[in-house]
Amino acid sequence: MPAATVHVMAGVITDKRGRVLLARRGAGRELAGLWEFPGGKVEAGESPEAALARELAEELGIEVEVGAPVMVVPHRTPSRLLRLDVRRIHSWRGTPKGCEGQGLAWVQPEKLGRYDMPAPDLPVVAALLQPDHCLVTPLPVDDVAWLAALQAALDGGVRRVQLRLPGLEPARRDALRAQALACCSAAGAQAFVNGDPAFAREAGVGLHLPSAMLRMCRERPVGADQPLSASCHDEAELEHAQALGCDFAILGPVRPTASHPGQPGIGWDRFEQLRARSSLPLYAIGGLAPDDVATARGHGAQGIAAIRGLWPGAQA
Ligand SMILES: Nc1nc2c([nH]c(=O)n2[C@H]2C[C@H](O)[C@@H](COP(=O)(O)OP(=O)(O)OP(=O)(O)O)O2)c(=O)[nH]1
Ligand SMILES: [Mg+2]
Repeated sequence: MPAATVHVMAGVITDKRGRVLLARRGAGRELAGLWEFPGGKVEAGESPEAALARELAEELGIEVEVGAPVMVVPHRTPSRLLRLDVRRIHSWRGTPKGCEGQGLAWVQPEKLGRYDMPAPDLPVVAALLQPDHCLVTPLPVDDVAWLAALQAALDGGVRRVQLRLPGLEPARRDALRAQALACCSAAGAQAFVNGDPAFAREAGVGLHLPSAMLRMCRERPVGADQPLSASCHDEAELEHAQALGCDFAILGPVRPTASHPGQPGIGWDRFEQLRARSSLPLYAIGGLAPDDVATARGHGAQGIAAIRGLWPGAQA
């Protein structure tokens, strides 16, 4: 790692009721007053797991067994690159106390958004609460088969769906869209219509902005209660998506894809560079499938977005 990289380990500690422990950074420290997942910097020669166990013993007075990775968030500031490496805490002994005088709070997961946290924590909170798959629909050949495949994807657990139906004759598109929205709603999945703000406003559903449309938007094109997402390819688009109040962005293509022949992938290194300059939740897209979720999380992604990779019966 370059000299200006700081590796920070942080733990997601949950109690029997599923509440998450946050600690408040004390006065006089950097980011004072903000709430964080307890943890701290890895010291020279220390393994990440040992560092996390040491930090939690020092800061909370508990003895922990470090569990599964949640995600790694690279975050660039003018002076350094932070790598916030978040793990679940599998089990712990003792009663957490603010050993350094810091305030502690046990927080219901759905209330985490009410706590003011450092920018790199925002994607982590999203990763704890929101789906790690986002299906983007392929163009239908046969409408009945397409609806059956959508239903199968929902039955398989997909909870975010971007309805992308470019070039369909309007009457056919409207009928298919209405049925697809009904299926998503019945399954409790969040649906986003691609590139049709007027329809999204009228139907009260989510809107996905293709990057060309994102660049044209000067203000949030749907109400604050309607989900909004955008496709992004560079830093300027990510900044704009964040300024508009997008709930998340889809970034890629990470690998070359069948749906965009001839377009090279940006790769995970470039994905991380862009991730490090934004605090939006980001789905990685481009030649990815459910097997890639852990890798994506390791590069700071919320998870994967895919057409073929999430479409039942498609060749991944
Ligand atoms: N522990 C923790 N640190 C975070 C989070 N989010 C975030 O941006 N950070 C930043 C704040 C700090 O710049 C850095 C962690 O350093 P720290 O000051 O807690 O380090 P430490 O516990 O080893 O304490 P110190 O001895 O360096 O004072 O990471 C988070 O959720 N948890
Ligand atoms: Mg600390």
